[in-house]
Amino acid sequence: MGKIQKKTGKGRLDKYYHMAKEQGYRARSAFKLVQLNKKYNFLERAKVLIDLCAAPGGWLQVASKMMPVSSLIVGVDLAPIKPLPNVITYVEDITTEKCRATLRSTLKTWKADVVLHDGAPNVGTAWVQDAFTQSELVLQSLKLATEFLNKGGSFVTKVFRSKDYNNLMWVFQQLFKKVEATKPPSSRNVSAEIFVVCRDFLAPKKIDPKFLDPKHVFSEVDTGMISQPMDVFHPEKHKRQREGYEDGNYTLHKTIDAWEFITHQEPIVLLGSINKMSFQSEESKEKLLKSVETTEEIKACCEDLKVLGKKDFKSLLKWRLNIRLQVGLDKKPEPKPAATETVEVTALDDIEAVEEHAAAVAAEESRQERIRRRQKNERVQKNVQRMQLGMIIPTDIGLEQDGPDGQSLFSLTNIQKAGGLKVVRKGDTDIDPEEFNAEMDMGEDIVTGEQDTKAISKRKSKSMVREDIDSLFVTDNAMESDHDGDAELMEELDDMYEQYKERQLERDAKMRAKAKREDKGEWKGFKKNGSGEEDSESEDDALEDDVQQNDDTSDSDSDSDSGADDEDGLPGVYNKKTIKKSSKNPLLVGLDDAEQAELRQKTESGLTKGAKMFFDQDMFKGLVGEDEEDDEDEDEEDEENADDEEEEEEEEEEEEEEDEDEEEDEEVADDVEMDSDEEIRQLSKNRKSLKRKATEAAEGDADDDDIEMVPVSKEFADDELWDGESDEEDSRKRKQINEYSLITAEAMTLAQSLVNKKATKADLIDQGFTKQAFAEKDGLPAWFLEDEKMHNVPNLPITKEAVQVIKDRMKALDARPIKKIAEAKARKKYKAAQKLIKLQKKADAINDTEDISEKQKAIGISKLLAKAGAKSKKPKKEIQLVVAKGSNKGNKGRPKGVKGRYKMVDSRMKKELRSTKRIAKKAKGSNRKK
Ligand SMILES: C[S@@+](CC[C@H](N)C(=O)[O-])C[C@H]1O[C@@H](n2cnc3c(N)ncnc32)[C@H](O)[C@@H]1O
Repeated sequence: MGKIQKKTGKGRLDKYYHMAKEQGYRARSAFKLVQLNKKYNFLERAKVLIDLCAAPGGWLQVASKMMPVSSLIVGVDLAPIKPLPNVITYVEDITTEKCRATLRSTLKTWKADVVLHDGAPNVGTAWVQDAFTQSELVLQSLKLATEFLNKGGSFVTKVFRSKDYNNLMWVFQQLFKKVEATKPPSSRNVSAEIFVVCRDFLAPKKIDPKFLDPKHVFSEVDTGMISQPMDVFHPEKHKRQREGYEDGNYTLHKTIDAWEFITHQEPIVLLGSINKMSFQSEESKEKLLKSVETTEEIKACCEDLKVLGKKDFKSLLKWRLNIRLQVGLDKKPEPKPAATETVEVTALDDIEAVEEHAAAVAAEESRQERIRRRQKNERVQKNVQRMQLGMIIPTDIGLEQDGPDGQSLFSLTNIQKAGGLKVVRKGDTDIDPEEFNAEMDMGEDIVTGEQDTKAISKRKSKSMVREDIDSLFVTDNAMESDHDGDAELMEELDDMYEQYKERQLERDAKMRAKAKREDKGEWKGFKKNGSGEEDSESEDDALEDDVQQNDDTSDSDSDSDSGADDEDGLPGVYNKKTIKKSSKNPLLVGLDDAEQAELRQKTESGLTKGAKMFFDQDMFKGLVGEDEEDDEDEDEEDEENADDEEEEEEEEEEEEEEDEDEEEDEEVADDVEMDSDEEIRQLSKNRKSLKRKATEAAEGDADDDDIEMVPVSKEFADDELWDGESDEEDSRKRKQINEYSLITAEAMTLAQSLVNKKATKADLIDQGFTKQAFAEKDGLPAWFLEDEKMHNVPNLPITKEAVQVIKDRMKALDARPIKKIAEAKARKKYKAAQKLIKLQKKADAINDTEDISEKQKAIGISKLLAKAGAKSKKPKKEIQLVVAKGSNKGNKGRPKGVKGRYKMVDSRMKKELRSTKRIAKKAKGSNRKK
């Protein structure tokens, strides 16, 4: 069991299997312990636990999760158990003395509070030697429990419902105060296993060895009776490795003569209990091997019955029936007068003939009815299963499940009682099928859980259409024999086949539901009042429903109009009758007057709620409203000015920098104006027209849908429609458009085509709707969106002219001095002007002095000018260049013998200076010579 087995059996991959996978349990059986502990709480208080037959470790996982942190948990199994935190595991056979000794050495003087046993005999490699049965294993584990358990401790064991069961229970009761047998919900109903929880160990000083001796406890078992034959049509039981061989089945390999099978009255039971059929007897050789019915395939099937599938068993049973007919064990049935076929009518008079015909028609009708009912049942069953798993949304049910009568098969209107509604909403797996059926008022069987499958299918199979099943089994006349035994056999086969089909159906439904859930995201259940945050699909439906409701209440004429549609019974359309009926239904809550009024209420934006809902659709996202450009440009200018002033202050302090600026051009180039005003206007127009279109569309639709619309008010315009991005993002974009929109050749091409009337606004808007325009971005990873932004952009056309314009603009930009230089120059000009004004004033003052002569005035003013000029031509303080070599190399302080301003330079600099001077001198000399 410790080995990993492929989960291929029918119904293996059930709810608990998936839950175990989800929750990281190694085996679905973990849930059995979870459920047992939930009922009896033996783990929470335990400090020491021994798990006998613990592989792969599901129970150990549960124990370490539930028990106090520093507990001692020991697991033993024949198969190795992958290490688990805080768990000690051993590979031992629990029936051996070595195992006992190992446990003793691990526990030392300690005693266990809980001993668990979930053992099933291994039928792996050494199955022939495997002499221990399940019951013996239980007794063995009990033996260990009695040795290691504390007084008052608990022993939890799995037993099988066999004739040993009562004996085991009796033994348990002798050793424990409380003994209870229970079957946790996670234990399959088809499995004969049951769990016995023995609490309050009495810890008697001396235990009668007979209590723990299998020979005494199971004294009757040795009869070798096969208590539970294998059910060949039952997939769970077919997996014998899992549950172990049936108790009492010591003869693990059994061969019978094929003739025995032919003559046996319970062929299915027989097939389940044997391994092989031989053809040794005289009868077999004479009657079977010589018969044409005994094909090679049949012989091969007889070789090893344990490997056969359902189809093979069916062919074996068919072969048996045919042989029985051949050898005269069964009689060929007299052909029944078929109702629809030509019958001897000579003896019938006219009335009889009519009656006969009527009966035939009635039979045919009832057959059709049965087929319909079966299909209906299957669909209901599928839905209930999906519902139980919480994988279905109400709208799905409404839309998909239209029955043949046009009425929604799983219409919620069928749930007339609040109780039924509760049950459905709960989606509980513990749902009682009977109760649920009653609530559903479907009048038919609904299989709601694995537990009920068998019982219900049995009932159901009675109403099944035999023809279908027969065609799957044997269509031969021989099989239609009304021979009592055969009829029973067929009935049994029918039942089994039905069970099989249901299980398959259930599994398929689960898989489909799972796939659907993965697609959609999980359904969160029914919403109160049908409102709230349903997913978009259901919201749409709700809306549809609402509109329909509005129609109902507000427009009586439309009722009669749409009545025709209703009678058509179109699938997926809510018909009026259904809606009216639904008013009594707790699930289908209609809009009351208050809600309708609320829908009509105007929102702040001036739209009604209905209209607002309409505008909330994706198609209106990204639409820009009226262009109410903020004064960002101005703000920006202000900002820049402020910055400039700051800079100015700083730079005024740096007189030397100003001097350098003198060498720069005097002219300050004007800023190249971005021709963006026109573009903004254009954009604004575009947005207006888009908005107008949207509003018109909305109004048009509103007329159609009877949604009250009001014209879009001015205030509404931008805020309501521009809902794609945040305000910040929005303003950033607008700023970008203002500043840079016409710097690309594409933008220029667009602008030119507009200006030159080569394209209209409408053309541009149309071109704007590319495949990228409505690309859904939700849920996409950021890196992908980045990538898309860079590479998946539409290729806009460009013209040569546009490219030229952009190039010219770039050249102009290049020619422009940089901002700082321009500013410094401007400052210089300003300062010079200020100086001039000051001088002017001083000169005026001299001029206005009356006491002095004109000559003196002139001398005074010229002195003033000379002073001002001398001040501006103040010689620069010389900076001494000190070469960083010799003693000055690496010197960080003032070099020795240097006074005043100095600058450390590289020796090369001085050389270069000298050479420049030399060159200049040479040039002077040569000029003089000329
Ligand atoms: C149903 S599994 C136990 C599953 C386990 N409770 C869990 O939750 O993972 C039964 C185990 O009993 C073990 N087993 C059978 N006979 C055994 C024996 N004589 N000694 C020890 N383990 C045995 C098998 O190896 C098998 O792993």
